Amino acid sequence: MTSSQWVDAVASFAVPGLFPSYQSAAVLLRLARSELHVDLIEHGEAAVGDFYALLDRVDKAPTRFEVNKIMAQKFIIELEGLDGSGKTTLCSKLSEAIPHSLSIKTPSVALKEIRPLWDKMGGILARAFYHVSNYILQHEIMECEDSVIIIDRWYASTCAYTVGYPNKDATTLEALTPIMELPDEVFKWPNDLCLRPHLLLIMQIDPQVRRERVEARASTGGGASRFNPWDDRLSRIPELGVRILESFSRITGPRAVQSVDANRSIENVAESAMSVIRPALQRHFKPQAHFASDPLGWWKFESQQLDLCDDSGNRKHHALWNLQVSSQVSQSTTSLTGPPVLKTVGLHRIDDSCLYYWTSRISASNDAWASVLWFSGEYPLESQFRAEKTCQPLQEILTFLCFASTTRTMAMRR
Ligand SMILES: Nc1ncnc2c1ncn2[C@@H]1O[C@H](COP(=O)(O)OP(=O)(O)O)[C@@H](O)[C@H]1O
Ligand SMILES: Cc1cn([C@H]2C[C@H](O)[C@@H](COP(=O)(O)OP(=O)(O)O)O2)c(=O)[nH]c1=O
Repeated sequence: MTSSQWVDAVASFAVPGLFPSYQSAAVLLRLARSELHVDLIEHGEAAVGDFYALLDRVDKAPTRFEVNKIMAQKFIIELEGLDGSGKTTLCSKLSEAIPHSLSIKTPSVALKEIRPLWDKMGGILARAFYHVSNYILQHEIMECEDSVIIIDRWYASTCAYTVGYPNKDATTLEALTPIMELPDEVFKWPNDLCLRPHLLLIMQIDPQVRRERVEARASTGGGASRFNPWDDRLSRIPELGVRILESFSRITGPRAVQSVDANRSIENVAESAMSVIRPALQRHFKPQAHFASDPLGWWKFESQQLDLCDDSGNRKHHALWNLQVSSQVSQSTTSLTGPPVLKTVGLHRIDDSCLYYWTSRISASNDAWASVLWFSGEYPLESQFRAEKTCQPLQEILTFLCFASTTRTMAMRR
Protein backbone atom coordinates (compact mmCIF):
# COMPACT_ATOMS: atom_id res chain seq x y z
CA MET A 1 0.00 0.00 0.00
CA THR A 2 1.35 3.43 -0.85
CA SER A 3 1.08 6.40 1.44
CA SER A 4 -1.66 8.03 -0.68
CA GLN A 5 -3.73 4.84 -0.68
CA TRP A 6 -3.23 4.70 3.01
CA VAL A 7 -4.43 8.26 3.54
CA ASP A 8 -7.64 7.34 1.67
CA ALA A 9 -8.11 4.29 3.84
CA VAL A 10 -7.71 6.28 7.04
CA ALA A 11 -10.29 8.79 5.89
CA SER A 12 -12.86 6.00 6.07
CA PHE A 13 -12.27 5.19 9.74
CA ALA A 14 -15.31 5.69 11.95
CA VAL A 15 -13.35 7.94 14.32
CA PRO A 16 -10.10 9.63 13.26
CA GLY A 17 -7.16 7.73 14.69
CA LEU A 18 -9.19 4.72 15.78
CA PHE A 19 -7.65 1.83 13.86
CA PRO A 20 -9.85 -1.15 13.06
CA SER A 21 -7.12 -3.79 13.00
CA TYR A 22 -3.48 -4.56 13.63
CA GLN A 23 -2.54 -4.46 9.96
CA SER A 24 -4.11 -1.06 9.38
CA ALA A 25 -1.84 0.47 12.03
CA ALA A 26 1.26 -1.63 11.31
CA VAL A 27 1.19 -0.73 7.64
CA LEU A 28 1.26 2.97 8.51
CA LEU A 29 4.16 2.53 10.91
CA ARG A 30 6.08 0.67 8.23
CA LEU A 31 5.25 3.35 5.69
CA ALA A 32 6.56 5.92 8.13
CA ARG A 33 9.91 4.26 7.81
CA SER A 34 9.97 3.46 4.09
CA GLU A 35 7.83 5.97 2.19
CA LEU A 36 7.25 8.86 4.50
CA HIS A 37 10.95 8.94 5.33
CA VAL A 38 10.30 9.86 8.90
CA ASP A 39 13.67 10.23 10.53
CA LEU A 40 13.54 7.43 13.00
CA ILE A 41 17.22 6.78 13.30
CA GLU A 42 17.94 9.96 15.23
CA HIS A 43 16.04 8.30 18.04
CA GLY A 44 18.41 5.39 18.30
CA GLU A 45 18.99 2.78 15.67
CA ALA A 46 18.79 -0.17 18.02
CA ALA A 47 15.44 0.83 19.52
CA VAL A 48 14.00 1.43 16.04
CA GLY A 49 15.29 -1.90 14.73
CA ASP A 50 13.92 -3.73 17.77
CA PHE A 51 10.53 -2.09 17.35
CA TYR A 52 10.15 -3.11 13.70
CA ALA A 53 11.38 -6.61 14.49
CA LEU A 54 8.69 -6.80 17.16
CA LEU A 55 6.07 -5.62 14.65
CA ASP A 56 7.12 -8.47 12.35
CA ARG A 57 6.83 -11.02 15.16
CA VAL A 58 3.38 -9.80 16.15
CA ASP A 59 2.30 -9.94 12.49
CA LYS A 60 1.62 -13.61 12.92
CA ALA A 61 -1.71 -13.69 14.72
CA PRO A 62 -2.21 -16.46 17.29
CA THR A 63 -4.36 -19.34 16.16
CA ARG A 64 -7.84 -19.75 17.54
CA PHE A 65 -6.68 -22.82 19.42
CA GLU A 66 -3.85 -20.88 21.10
CA VAL A 67 -6.19 -18.05 22.03
CA ASN A 68 -8.79 -20.34 23.51
CA LYS A 69 -6.20 -22.20 25.50
CA ILE A 70 -4.85 -18.98 27.00
CA MET A 71 -8.33 -17.66 27.75
CA ALA A 72 -9.14 -20.87 29.58
CA GLN A 73 -5.82 -21.20 31.41
CA LYS A 74 -5.19 -17.60 32.38
CA PHE A 75 -7.26 -14.88 33.97
CA ILE A 76 -6.70 -11.42 32.52
CA ILE A 77 -7.53 -8.29 34.49
CA GLU A 78 -7.37 -4.88 32.84
CA LEU A 79 -7.23 -1.75 34.99
CA GLU A 80 -8.44 1.48 33.47
CA GLY A 81 -8.90 4.98 34.74
CA LEU A 82 -7.70 8.50 34.22
CA ASP A 83 -4.08 9.43 34.74
CA GLY A 84 -3.36 9.57 38.45
CA SER A 85 -6.38 7.47 39.43
CA GLY A 86 -4.06 4.89 41.01
CA LYS A 87 -3.83 2.14 38.38
CA THR A 88 -0.10 1.57 38.71
CA THR A 89 -0.34 1.54 42.49
CA LEU A 90 -3.24 -0.90 42.41
CA CYS A 91 -1.46 -3.15 39.89
CA SER A 92 1.46 -3.59 42.20
CA LYS A 93 -0.79 -4.22 45.21
CA LEU A 94 -2.74 -6.83 43.28
CA SER A 95 0.32 -8.60 42.00
CA GLU A 96 1.55 -8.86 45.62
CA ALA A 97 -1.80 -10.26 46.71
CA ILE A 98 -2.46 -12.71 43.88
CA PRO A 99 -0.19 -15.74 43.56
CA HIS A 100 1.21 -16.59 40.11
CA SER A 101 0.34 -13.16 38.82
CA LEU A 102 2.17 -10.89 36.47
CA SER A 103 1.74 -7.14 36.33
CA ILE A 104 2.32 -5.53 32.93
CA LYS A 105 1.34 -2.34 31.12
CA THR A 106 0.44 -0.93 27.73
CA PRO A 107 2.62 0.18 26.05
CA SER A 108 4.84 -2.57 27.37
CA VAL A 109 8.23 -1.90 28.94
CA ALA A 110 9.80 -3.30 25.77
CA LEU A 111 8.52 -0.12 24.05
CA LYS A 112 9.79 2.30 26.66
CA GLU A 113 12.58 3.69 24.52
CA ILE A 114 10.61 3.98 21.31
CA ARG A 115 7.41 5.42 22.82
CA PRO A 116 8.68 9.03 23.15
CA LEU A 117 9.51 9.00 19.46
CA TRP A 118 5.94 8.27 18.43
CA ASP A 119 4.55 10.59 21.11
CA LYS A 120 6.68 13.35 19.63
CA MET A 121 5.34 12.67 16.14
CA GLY A 122 1.84 12.81 17.55
CA GLY A 123 -1.30 12.59 15.42
CA ILE A 124 -2.15 9.48 13.48
CA LEU A 125 1.35 7.98 13.83
CA ALA A 126 1.14 8.12 17.62
CA ARG A 127 -2.30 6.53 17.46
CA ALA A 128 -0.97 3.79 15.22
CA PHE A 129 1.81 3.15 17.72
CA TYR A 130 -0.63 2.87 20.64
CA HIS A 131 -2.85 0.63 18.57
CA VAL A 132 -0.10 -1.90 17.78
CA SER A 133 1.11 -1.76 21.37
CA ASN A 134 -2.08 -3.62 22.35
CA TYR A 135 -1.11 -6.52 20.10
CA ILE A 136 2.47 -6.48 21.36
CA LEU A 137 1.03 -6.85 24.84
CA GLN A 138 -1.12 -9.73 23.66
CA HIS A 139 2.04 -11.36 22.35
CA GLU A 140 3.65 -10.96 25.79
CA ILE A 141 0.66 -12.56 27.49
CA MET A 142 0.79 -15.50 25.09
CA GLU A 143 4.44 -16.05 25.90
CA CYS A 144 4.34 -15.69 29.68
CA GLU A 145 3.89 -18.51 32.15
CA ASP A 146 1.88 -16.74 34.83
CA SER A 147 -1.77 -17.53 35.27
CA VAL A 148 -3.19 -14.18 36.37
CA ILE A 149 -2.25 -11.18 34.25
CA ILE A 150 -2.87 -7.70 35.62
CA ILE A 151 -2.65 -5.02 32.97
CA ASP A 152 -2.21 -1.31 33.59
CA ARG A 153 -4.19 0.03 30.57
CA TRP A 154 -4.93 -1.95 27.42
CA TYR A 155 -7.16 -1.51 24.40
CA ALA A 156 -9.83 0.34 26.41
CA SER A 157 -7.33 3.20 26.85
CA THR A 158 -6.44 3.27 23.18
CA CYS A 159 -10.10 3.53 22.30
CA ALA A 160 -11.19 5.91 25.06
CA TYR A 161 -8.32 8.35 24.65
CA THR A 162 -8.81 8.44 20.88
CA VAL A 163 -12.57 8.76 20.92
CA GLY A 164 -12.56 11.04 23.94
CA TYR A 165 -10.24 13.53 22.33
CA PRO A 166 -9.85 13.00 18.60
CA ASN A 167 -8.72 16.55 17.93
CA LYS A 168 -5.71 17.50 19.98
CA ASP A 169 -6.00 21.18 19.11
CA ALA A 170 -9.47 21.49 20.58
CA THR A 171 -9.75 23.60 23.68
CA THR A 172 -13.42 22.88 24.11
CA LEU A 173 -15.31 19.70 23.38
CA GLU A 174 -18.47 21.36 22.14
CA ALA A 175 -17.89 20.39 18.53
CA LEU A 176 -17.50 16.70 19.36
CA THR A 177 -20.29 14.16 19.24
CA PRO A 178 -21.29 13.18 22.80
CA ILE A 179 -19.93 9.74 23.67
CA MET A 180 -23.40 8.37 24.35
CA GLU A 181 -24.46 9.27 20.80
CA LEU A 182 -21.63 7.42 19.09
CA PRO A 183 -22.48 4.01 17.61
CA ASP A 184 -21.67 0.84 19.57
CA GLU A 185 -19.31 -0.24 16.82
CA VAL A 186 -16.82 2.44 17.89
CA PHE A 187 -16.39 0.82 21.30
CA LYS A 188 -16.04 -2.75 20.13
CA TRP A 189 -12.89 -4.65 21.05
CA PRO A 190 -11.08 -5.30 17.72
CA ASN A 191 -11.82 -8.73 16.30
CA ASP A 192 -8.19 -9.41 15.58
CA LEU A 193 -7.07 -8.55 19.12
CA CYS A 194 -7.92 -12.06 20.11
CA LEU A 195 -7.21 -12.01 23.84
CA ARG A 196 -9.45 -9.87 25.95
CA PRO A 197 -9.87 -9.21 29.65
CA HIS A 198 -11.90 -11.56 31.78
CA LEU A 199 -12.39 -8.56 34.03
CA LEU A 200 -12.13 -4.85 33.34
CA LEU A 201 -11.85 -2.66 36.43
CA ILE A 202 -12.51 1.03 35.95
CA MET A 203 -11.11 3.35 38.60
CA GLN A 204 -13.58 6.08 39.51
CA ILE A 205 -12.06 9.11 41.18
CA ASP A 206 -13.12 12.59 42.15
CA PRO A 207 -11.41 15.08 39.75
CA GLN A 208 -10.00 17.14 42.61
CA VAL A 209 -8.52 14.09 44.37
CA ARG A 210 -7.01 12.98 41.08
CA ARG A 211 -5.50 16.39 40.46
CA GLU A 212 -3.94 16.47 43.93
CA ARG A 213 -2.45 13.03 43.44
CA VAL A 214 -0.99 13.93 40.06
CA GLU A 215 0.57 17.06 41.56
CA ALA A 216 1.91 15.15 44.53
CA ARG A 217 3.35 12.51 42.21
CA ALA A 218 5.02 15.21 40.11
CA SER A 219 6.62 16.78 43.15
CA THR A 220 7.98 13.58 44.64
CA GLY A 221 10.39 12.86 41.77
CA GLY A 222 11.15 9.47 40.24
CA GLY A 223 10.18 7.82 36.97
CA ALA A 224 6.43 8.02 37.35
CA SER A 225 6.57 11.64 38.37
CA ARG A 226 6.52 13.25 34.93
CA PHE A 227 3.49 15.24 33.89
CA ASN A 228 2.27 13.84 30.63
CA PRO A 229 0.27 15.97 28.16
CA TRP A 230 -2.93 14.41 29.45
CA ASP A 231 -2.33 15.73 32.97
CA ASP A 232 -2.48 19.21 31.55
CA ARG A 233 -5.37 18.51 29.15
CA LEU A 234 -7.46 16.88 31.83
CA SER A 235 -7.15 19.88 34.10
CA ARG A 236 -7.72 22.45 31.33
CA ILE A 237 -10.73 20.58 29.95
CA PRO A 238 -12.48 18.76 32.81
CA GLU A 239 -15.22 17.36 30.49
CA LEU A 240 -12.48 15.44 28.73
CA GLY A 241 -12.11 13.16 31.74
CA VAL A 242 -15.86 12.58 31.68
CA ARG A 243 -15.72 11.66 27.98
CA ILE A 244 -12.87 9.22 28.57
CA LEU A 245 -14.65 7.57 31.49
CA GLU A 246 -17.87 7.33 29.50
CA SER A 247 -15.90 5.68 26.71
CA PHE A 248 -14.39 3.13 29.12
CA SER A 249 -17.86 2.20 30.25
CA ARG A 250 -19.02 1.58 26.68
CA ILE A 251 -16.20 -0.76 25.69
CA THR A 252 -17.51 -4.18 24.71
CA GLY A 253 -15.28 -7.23 24.67
CA PRO A 254 -14.23 -7.65 28.30
CA ARG A 255 -16.25 -10.44 29.85
CA ALA A 256 -17.07 -8.49 32.98
CA VAL A 257 -16.76 -4.82 33.91
CA GLN A 258 -16.74 -3.35 37.40
CA SER A 259 -16.06 0.08 38.83
CA VAL A 260 -13.67 0.62 41.71
CA ASP A 261 -13.97 3.57 44.06
CA ALA A 262 -10.45 4.95 43.77
CA ASN A 263 -10.89 7.83 46.22
CA ARG A 264 -10.12 5.78 49.29
CA SER A 265 -6.80 4.77 50.83
CA ILE A 266 -4.49 2.49 48.88
CA GLU A 267 -5.36 -0.45 51.17
CA ASN A 268 -9.10 0.16 50.83
CA VAL A 269 -8.91 0.43 47.06
CA ALA A 270 -6.89 -2.79 46.89
CA GLU A 271 -9.33 -4.59 49.16
CA SER A 272 -12.37 -3.46 47.22
CA ALA A 273 -10.71 -4.57 43.95
CA MET A 274 -9.86 -7.92 45.56
CA SER A 275 -13.46 -8.36 46.66
CA VAL A 276 -14.40 -8.38 42.98
CA ILE A 277 -11.38 -10.34 41.79
CA ARG A 278 -11.45 -13.16 44.37
CA PRO A 279 -14.83 -14.60 43.37
CA ALA A 280 -14.07 -14.05 39.71
CA LEU A 281 -10.85 -16.04 40.04
CA GLN A 282 -12.67 -18.76 41.86
CA ARG A 283 -15.35 -18.97 39.20
CA HIS A 284 -12.69 -19.14 36.54
CA PHE A 285 -10.33 -21.65 38.10
CA LYS A 286 -12.66 -23.56 40.44
CA PRO A 287 -16.19 -23.29 39.12
CA GLN A 288 -17.41 -26.26 41.18
CA ALA A 289 -17.27 -24.27 44.42
CA HIS A 290 -19.84 -21.86 43.02
CA PHE A 291 -22.15 -24.54 41.82
CA ALA A 292 -22.08 -26.06 45.25
CA SER A 293 -22.94 -22.85 47.06
CA ASP A 294 -25.54 -21.11 44.94
CA PRO A 295 -25.65 -22.40 41.43
CA LEU A 296 -28.67 -20.60 40.15
CA GLY A 297 -27.63 -17.35 41.77
CA TRP A 298 -24.26 -17.70 40.18
CA TRP A 299 -25.78 -18.25 36.78
CA LYS A 300 -28.01 -15.22 37.10
CA PHE A 301 -25.07 -13.14 38.13
CA GLU A 302 -22.95 -14.34 35.26
CA SER A 303 -25.57 -13.84 32.64
CA GLN A 304 -26.06 -10.28 33.77
CA GLN A 305 -22.36 -9.72 33.82
CA LEU A 306 -22.07 -11.00 30.33
CA ASP A 307 -25.08 -9.00 29.37
CA LEU A 308 -26.53 -11.89 27.49
CA CYS A 309 -30.16 -10.92 27.72
CA ASP A 310 -32.07 -7.73 27.45
CA ASP A 311 -34.69 -6.72 30.03
CA SER A 312 -37.30 -8.99 28.50
CA GLY A 313 -35.00 -11.99 28.58
CA ASN A 314 -34.17 -12.03 24.88
CA ARG A 315 -30.67 -12.89 23.85
CA LYS A 316 -28.80 -9.86 22.66
CA HIS A 317 -25.57 -11.24 21.31
CA HIS A 318 -24.78 -13.49 18.46
CA ALA A 319 -21.96 -15.92 17.94
CA LEU A 320 -21.68 -19.58 17.39
CA TRP A 321 -22.24 -21.65 20.50
CA ASN A 322 -22.77 -25.24 21.31
CA LEU A 323 -25.24 -26.29 23.87
CA GLN A 324 -25.32 -29.36 25.98
CA VAL A 325 -27.97 -30.13 28.52
CA SER A 326 -27.56 -32.99 30.90
CA SER A 327 -29.21 -33.87 34.11
CA GLN A 328 -28.77 -36.14 37.06
CA VAL A 329 -31.89 -37.48 38.73
CA SER A 330 -30.55 -40.13 41.00
CA GLN A 331 -30.33 -39.33 44.69
CA SER A 332 -27.39 -41.60 45.03
CA THR A 333 -23.89 -40.42 44.32
CA THR A 334 -22.34 -43.79 44.98
CA SER A 335 -22.97 -45.31 41.60
CA LEU A 336 -21.43 -42.66 39.42
CA THR A 337 -20.34 -44.13 36.18
CA GLY A 338 -17.25 -42.12 35.45
CA PRO A 339 -16.88 -38.98 33.41
CA PRO A 340 -19.93 -37.65 31.65
CA VAL A 341 -20.25 -38.09 27.97
CA LEU A 342 -20.17 -34.79 26.28
CA LYS A 343 -22.54 -34.40 23.46
CA THR A 344 -23.21 -31.37 21.40
CA VAL A 345 -26.85 -30.84 20.74
CA GLY A 346 -26.83 -27.85 18.56
CA LEU A 347 -24.95 -24.84 17.44
CA HIS A 348 -26.30 -21.62 18.75
CA ARG A 349 -25.42 -18.08 18.35
CA ILE A 350 -25.11 -16.28 21.67
CA ASP A 351 -22.04 -14.29 22.58
CA ASP A 352 -18.33 -14.49 21.98
CA SER A 353 -16.03 -17.24 23.03
CA CYS A 354 -17.05 -17.41 26.65
CA LEU A 355 -17.17 -20.66 28.50
CA TYR A 356 -19.69 -20.74 31.28
CA TYR A 357 -22.29 -22.90 32.88
CA TRP A 358 -25.67 -22.97 34.31
CA THR A 359 -26.44 -25.59 36.85
CA SER A 360 -29.25 -25.72 39.28
CA ARG A 361 -31.27 -27.82 41.63
CA ILE A 362 -34.28 -29.11 39.83
CA SER A 363 -36.40 -30.30 42.71
CA ALA A 364 -37.36 -28.82 46.01
CA SER A 365 -35.91 -31.78 47.87
CA ASN A 366 -32.48 -31.05 46.44
CA ASP A 367 -32.07 -34.55 45.16
CA ALA A 368 -31.63 -33.86 41.50
CA TRP A 369 -29.53 -31.60 39.44
CA ALA A 370 -29.60 -30.21 36.01
CA SER A 371 -26.44 -29.05 34.48
CA VAL A 372 -26.33 -27.00 31.37
CA LEU A 373 -23.04 -26.46 29.74
CA TRP A 374 -22.75 -23.94 27.01
CA PHE A 375 -19.46 -23.98 25.44
CA SER A 376 -18.04 -22.20 22.58
CA GLY A 377 -16.92 -24.46 19.79
CA GLU A 378 -13.78 -22.41 19.98
CA TYR A 379 -12.59 -23.86 23.26
CA PRO A 380 -10.14 -26.75 23.22
CA LEU A 381 -12.00 -29.91 24.09
CA GLU A 382 -9.79 -30.90 26.99
CA SER A 383 -10.57 -27.71 28.90
CA GLN A 384 -14.30 -28.09 28.30
CA PHE A 385 -14.14 -31.61 29.53
CA ARG A 386 -12.12 -30.78 32.59
CA ALA A 387 -14.50 -28.01 33.51
CA GLU A 388 -17.52 -30.24 33.13
CA LYS A 389 -16.01 -32.95 35.26
CA THR A 390 -15.27 -30.53 38.04
CA CYS A 391 -18.75 -29.07 38.21
CA GLN A 392 -21.31 -31.66 39.08
CA PRO A 393 -20.59 -35.31 38.40
CA LEU A 394 -23.36 -36.60 36.23
CA GLN A 395 -24.54 -40.09 36.78
CA GLU A 396 -26.83 -40.25 33.89
CA ILE A 397 -27.25 -38.02 30.96
CA LEU A 398 -30.93 -37.95 30.32
CA THR A 399 -31.79 -35.23 28.00
CA PHE A 400 -30.26 -33.49 25.15
CA LEU A 401 -32.37 -30.59 24.26
CA CYS A 402 -32.27 -28.32 21.35
CA PHE A 403 -31.89 -24.83 22.46
CA ALA A 404 -34.88 -23.11 21.03
CA SER A 405 -35.61 -20.53 23.65
CA THR A 406 -33.83 -17.86 25.54
CA THR A 407 -31.72 -18.61 28.55
CA ARG A 408 -34.26 -17.14 30.93
CA THR A 409 -37.18 -18.97 29.48
CA MET A 410 -35.28 -22.17 29.91
CA ALA A 411 -34.64 -21.38 33.51
CA MET A 412 -38.31 -20.71 34.06
CA ARG A 413 -39.43 -23.89 32.35
CA ARG A 414 -37.57 -26.14 34.71
N1 LIG B 1 -5.54 5.25 47.02
C1 LIG B 1 -4.58 6.18 47.01
N2 LIG B 1 -4.52 7.08 47.97
C2 LIG B 1 -3.57 8.05 47.96
N3 LIG B 1 -2.62 8.16 47.01
C3 LIG B 1 -2.63 7.27 46.01
C4 LIG B 1 -3.61 6.23 45.95
N4 LIG B 1 -3.37 5.49 44.84
C5 LIG B 1 -2.31 6.06 44.24
N5 LIG B 1 -1.84 7.11 44.93
C6 LIG B 1 -0.74 8.01 44.58
O1 LIG B 1 -1.27 8.84 43.52
C7 LIG B 1 -0.33 8.99 42.48
C8 LIG B 1 -0.93 8.44 41.19
O2 LIG B 1 -1.06 7.04 41.30
P1 LIG B 1 -0.62 6.09 40.14
O3 LIG B 1 -0.77 4.69 40.64
O4 LIG B 1 0.71 6.48 39.57
O5 LIG B 1 -1.80 6.42 39.07
P2 LIG B 1 -1.95 6.03 37.53
O6 LIG B 1 -1.12 4.81 37.26
O7 LIG B 1 -3.41 5.78 37.37
O8 LIG B 1 -1.50 7.21 36.73
C9 LIG B 1 0.94 8.28 42.92
O9 LIG B 1 1.82 9.23 43.48
C10 LIG B 1 0.46 7.30 43.97
O10 LIG B 1 1.45 7.05 44.95
C1 LIG C 1 -2.20 2.91 26.45
C2 LIG C 1 -2.53 4.29 25.93
C3 LIG C 1 -2.24 5.41 26.64
N1 LIG C 1 -2.55 6.63 26.15
C4 LIG C 1 -2.23 7.82 26.92
C5 LIG C 1 -3.09 7.92 28.14
C6 LIG C 1 -2.22 8.46 29.19
O1 LIG C 1 -2.62 9.78 29.48
C7 LIG C 1 -0.85 8.51 28.60
C8 LIG C 1 0.17 7.97 29.53
O2 LIG C 1 -0.20 6.65 29.91
P1 LIG C 1 0.61 5.85 31.01
O3 LIG C 1 1.98 5.56 30.55
O4 LIG C 1 -0.22 4.69 31.38
O5 LIG C 1 0.69 6.89 32.19
P2 LIG C 1 -0.04 6.90 33.59
O6 LIG C 1 0.55 5.76 34.36
O7 LIG C 1 0.29 8.24 34.16
O8 LIG C 1 -1.50 6.74 33.37
O9 LIG C 1 -0.90 7.78 27.40
C9 LIG C 1 -3.17 6.78 24.94
O10 LIG C 1 -3.47 7.90 24.51
N2 LIG C 1 -3.46 5.68 24.20
C10 LIG C 1 -3.16 4.43 24.65
O11 LIG C 1 -3.41 3.44 23.94
